[in-house]
Amino acid sequence: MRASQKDFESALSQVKLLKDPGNEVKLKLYALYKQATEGPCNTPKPGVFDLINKAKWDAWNALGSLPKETARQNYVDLVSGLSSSSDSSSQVKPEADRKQRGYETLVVTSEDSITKIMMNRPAKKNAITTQMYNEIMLALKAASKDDSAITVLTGNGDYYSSGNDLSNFTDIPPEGIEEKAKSSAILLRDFVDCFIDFPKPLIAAVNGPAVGISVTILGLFDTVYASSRATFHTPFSHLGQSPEGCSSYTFPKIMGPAKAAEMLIFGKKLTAAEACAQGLVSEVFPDSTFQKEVWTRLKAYSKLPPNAMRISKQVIRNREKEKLHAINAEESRVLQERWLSDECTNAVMNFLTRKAKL
Ligand SMILES: CCCCCC/C=C/C(=O)SCCNC(=O)CCNC(=O)[C@H](O)C(C)(C)COP(=O)(O)OP(=O)(O)OC[C@H]1O[C@@H](n2cnc3c(N)ncnc32)[C@H](O)[C@@H]1OP(=O)(O)O
Repeated sequence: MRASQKDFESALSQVKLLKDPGNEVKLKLYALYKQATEGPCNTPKPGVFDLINKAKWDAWNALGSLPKETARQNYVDLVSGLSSSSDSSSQVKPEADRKQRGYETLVVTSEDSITKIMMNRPAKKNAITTQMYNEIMLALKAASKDDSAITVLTGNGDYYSSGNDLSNFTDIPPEGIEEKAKSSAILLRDFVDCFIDFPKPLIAAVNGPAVGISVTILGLFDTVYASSRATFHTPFSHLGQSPEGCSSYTFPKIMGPAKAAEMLIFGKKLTAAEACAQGLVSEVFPDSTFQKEVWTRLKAYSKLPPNAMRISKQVIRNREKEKLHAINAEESRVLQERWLSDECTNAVMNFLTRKAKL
């Protein structure tokens, strides 16, 4: 439901009656107000010593191109959450306060300095549609600018993700299949670039089986936690395809060329314990306590000084960035050709006509 101008005005009056919500919330309110009334940040950045105005400018600018209506809605939700929490002694923030709207294939929440991006197509095993690729890119861009310290990608339901949604290949434009392969290669490249460039600690909470591109990009994460139920499967040869997500470089580096070849060429499926032994996964937690243990750990990490974490990540990753971008471009170029091959077309058709599963 969209907030009307009347709801917004009533929230503006209500906010004056609230007890001081603290600087962080005041900044959020300021930024949402500016975005709702003036649109994206349109003033020059204040000087480095103008601390208060710079903090306000940063908060507004971090909202990027968030539409005015969404900002208005978020403002109303935030004020309503603040009113109800000052009415009751409950410390639990209402769901509407935490949830970021505007995504159809994801649930994105920010709380305790953690932005959580949850893939949300559980009935389809979180297969990644074109829309989901685009939404994940948007969510990562927003998370890179928000006030969270760390960002987590996870899946809703029993799967982490079954990888590329194979029906992406059925949506052929009038220009033909070559054009489809070309636009898919551009999308793939842009998607992987977002992970290469992500500036904050990025954690994968792999809640269940992971397939294809959801596995290959793990080499670009800073930490990977897995449920004991998770498996890691990159069946590219079975699908007439070839590795992406920079895995042709990160996997041999992480696990050695022989183990990487078993996964990337022969499609060997790893258990969580095997993936951990080979360095792809940082730690495995029993499935029954996975959520509790992972989120307790992440809440503790999110309290560390954010700038120090960001800078440590830069020191660890920056010298590889250029190389990773070149590898991503090359893998995308090779895949563009693979997608036009009979091997690939037959494999996709077999899945879509229910003749084959992995
Ligand atoms: C822009 C393009 C960039 C491309 C980048 C390159 C990326 C490459 C890859 O990611 S390769 C990996 C592709 N993934 C697969 O090949 C997995 C295919 N899925 C399966 O084999 C199985 O569904 C399974 C093993 C993941 C799960 O099997 P099961 O537990 O028996 O469940 P269902 O098969 O009944 O699945 C439920 C429901 O989800 C649909 N679905 C699952 N995965 C995908 C998928 N990857 N693409 C499309 N649809 C998927 C499945 O069809 C069922 O749908 P239904 O209920 O029948 O409508």
